[in-house]
Amino acid sequence: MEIVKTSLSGVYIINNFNAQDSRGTFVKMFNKESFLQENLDFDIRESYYSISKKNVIRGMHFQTPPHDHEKLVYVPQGKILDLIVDLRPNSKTYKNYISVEISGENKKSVIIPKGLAHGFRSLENDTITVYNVSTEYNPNFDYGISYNSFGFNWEIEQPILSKRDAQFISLEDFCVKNPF
Ligand SMILES: Cc1cn([C@H]2C[C@H](O)[C@@H](COP(=O)(O)OP(=O)(O)O[C@H]3O[C@H](C)C(=O)[C@H](O)[C@H]3O)O2)c(=O)[nH]c1=O
Repeated sequence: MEIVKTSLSGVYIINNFNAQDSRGTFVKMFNKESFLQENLDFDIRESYYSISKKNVIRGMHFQTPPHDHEKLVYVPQGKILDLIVDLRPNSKTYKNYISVEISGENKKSVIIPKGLAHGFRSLENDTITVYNVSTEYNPNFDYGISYNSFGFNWEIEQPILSKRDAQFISLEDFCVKNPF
């Protein structure tokens, strides 16, 4: 497992151990000791997954304090363009974002600390995205910002969005009363 820093503090891309043989493929997605060696003290409180058609955009989601959480995200099947936006006012990269392709083929995952919004565009049908999170779901603290409000070009005219995701406020409007 190789844990690689990104330009957003606390966000890492993980090149996961994987092995192929005559039966198929084995991939390890989490190892506590490897994470601790990078000062990543990540404990899973919930895990869930979504299955997306091609050109779905989910996001940009986060939970606010005191129910904010870290996320470990990966894609056992299919491919996503994953986006992470820094919502931390005290961060040097406040309001910046990064994108990374995560797929069943590249077997990468991404670890996202508290205070960042997460979303993705699915690039293939039947894309499975797995989320492991460090606090439990609390609908009263589950928020989002609009996917097209932080300067990224998703290169798609009409993505498939949930009604909720389509109605999120902009990054700028969110930052007026930023709870992080
Ligand atoms: C997370 C969660 C959701 N729900 C309900 C709420 C909705 O009625 C339904 C689907 O939830 P949502 O539309 O938030 O799912 P996604 O849009 O796929 O959100 C996911 O994808 C984006 C990119 C993320 O980063 C979120 O963390 C992750 O939850 O399940 C629950 O009942 N329990 C839960 O723990």
